[in-house]
Amino acid sequence: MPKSKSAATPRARPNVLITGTPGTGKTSLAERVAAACGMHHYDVSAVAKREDMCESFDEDLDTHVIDEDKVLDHMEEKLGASDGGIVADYHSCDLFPERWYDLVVVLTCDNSILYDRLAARGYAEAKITKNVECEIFQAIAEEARESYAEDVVRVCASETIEQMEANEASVKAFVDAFDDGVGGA
Ligand SMILES: Nc1ncnc2c1ncn2[C@@H]1O[C@H](COP(=O)(O)OP(=O)(O)OP(=O)(O)O)[C@@H](O)[C@H]1O
Repeated sequence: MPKSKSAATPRARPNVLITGTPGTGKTSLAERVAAACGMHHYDVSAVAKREDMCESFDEDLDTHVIDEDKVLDHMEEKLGASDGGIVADYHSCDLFPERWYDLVVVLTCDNSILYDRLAARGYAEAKITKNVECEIFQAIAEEARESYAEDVVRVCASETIEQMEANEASVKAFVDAFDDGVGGA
């Protein structure tokens, strides 16, 4: 059973995870939240590539596979032992210690919109299909609910710019409340 967030968060500022299927808008939202809240954006895939923390390349999915041990060690310095203020984004969420995050936002997207976004990136059909299937089964939302306390997880649609703005405002309200000592409830 997941622990309550309040028992394990003596941080001055919250840490937020933005997760969801590739293409749902994690990086876009994380960048906006970081700018609006004065937080540091930790893009897990980008940092893993930049810091040489990938262990292999998945030819079928045409993507780098991160070395989880290296990445978690690197992130522990930033999230585990810090005063918070990190907004991380990654397409999975069950690899992280629950204690790192005060809010976990799962972005979702209509399948046909997601298909178009991934096709616009020039992804191969197999890679698009795998990701759209992941979205159809709401795999990341389920993963988040299994890995974090119920009151920490928010599932948010990310299909339009208006929704992106609303999601940014909602996360900012959480961060502001946490900063004010309300704890983000
Ligand atoms: N809410 C939204 N409304 C309209 N377009 C969006 C929205 N969210 C993201 N997009 C667009 O969808 C594309 C994918 O967004 P983004 O790169 O942020 O997704 P991601 O989830 O971080 O993907 P990945 O996991 O592959 O890095 C971008 O072109 C972005 O501008």
